[in-house]
Amino acid sequence: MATGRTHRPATRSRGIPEATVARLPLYLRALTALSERSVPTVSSEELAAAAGVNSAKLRKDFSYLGSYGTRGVGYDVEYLVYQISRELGLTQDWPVVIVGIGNLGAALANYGGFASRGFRVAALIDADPAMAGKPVAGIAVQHTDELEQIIADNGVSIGVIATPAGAAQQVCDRLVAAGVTSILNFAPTVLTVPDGVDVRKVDLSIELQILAFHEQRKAGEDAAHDGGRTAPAVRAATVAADRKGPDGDVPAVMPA
Ligand SMILES: NC(=O)c1ccc[n+]([C@@H]2O[C@H](COP(=O)([O-])OP(=O)(O)OC[C@H]3O[C@@H](n4cnc5c(N)ncnc54)[C@H](O)[C@@H]3O)[C@@H](O)[C@H]2O)c1
Repeated sequence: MATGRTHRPATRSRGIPEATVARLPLYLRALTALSERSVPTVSSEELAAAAGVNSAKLRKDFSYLGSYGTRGVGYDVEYLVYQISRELGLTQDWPVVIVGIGNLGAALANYGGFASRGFRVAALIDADPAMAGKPVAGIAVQHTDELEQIIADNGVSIGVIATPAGAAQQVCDRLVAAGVTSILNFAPTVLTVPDGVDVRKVDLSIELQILAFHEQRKAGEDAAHDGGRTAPAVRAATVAADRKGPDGDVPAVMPA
């Protein structure tokens, strides 16, 4: 996983390591899929495979939750969904604001996955006066003049920044001053925030660059070994193993 400045200690107050916290959403996604298929129980091996995590690591992670499963039966899917959701704070409503309603901001606003995971889009904010009042995903865009009032009125603690890079720090400063303590930053710039504010950065172009690196290496290996006759399964396994970070997953979201 990419390292960066983090504003949290490596271990949360309740004793759950950050690396475990980072894997909980992976388990939850896999468990939710099982739940939707009405699968009642799952073994650690099955769940680990579905989440793309090593099964010993999964058992260790779940021990932090006080969940040990039942020998020969496995883990209760519904109960684990509840436990992980509770641990991640997803059993409560988290109003979020999206700032910068251009191509990306509008796409994010239209993404149904936020609301279904407890992240209600409370407001869409843009600096362009021509955008004010225009509906995007059924919500009227509001002007940045109203940013502070919107945060206060909706009790927003999570802000999503989808502005051009040059505007991101200023938007971030305003969000933080207004009381936002968690920021998801899509703008390609490093944000400076005070202690106590968490920033997560999403950059798809970095993910593509990492894939390009592996593509280049695969091509180099083919040429060096046998002119491309390497067994594909062996090669895929090698690349997959190389790609996995120490946590056994390949995160698309990085610390700021
Ligand atoms: N992280 C990723 O993977 C990823 C992918 C695509 C785009 N991006 C980044 O997301 C950002 C948005 O991209 P886009 O294609 O939607 O751009 P865009 O130009 O379509 O939209 C930007 C919007 O931000 C608004 N804006 C500008 N300054 C503002 C301010 N100070 N406060 C509030 N709103 C402001 C503009 O009016 C505009 O509506 C860019 O920084 C881009 O590089 C990141």
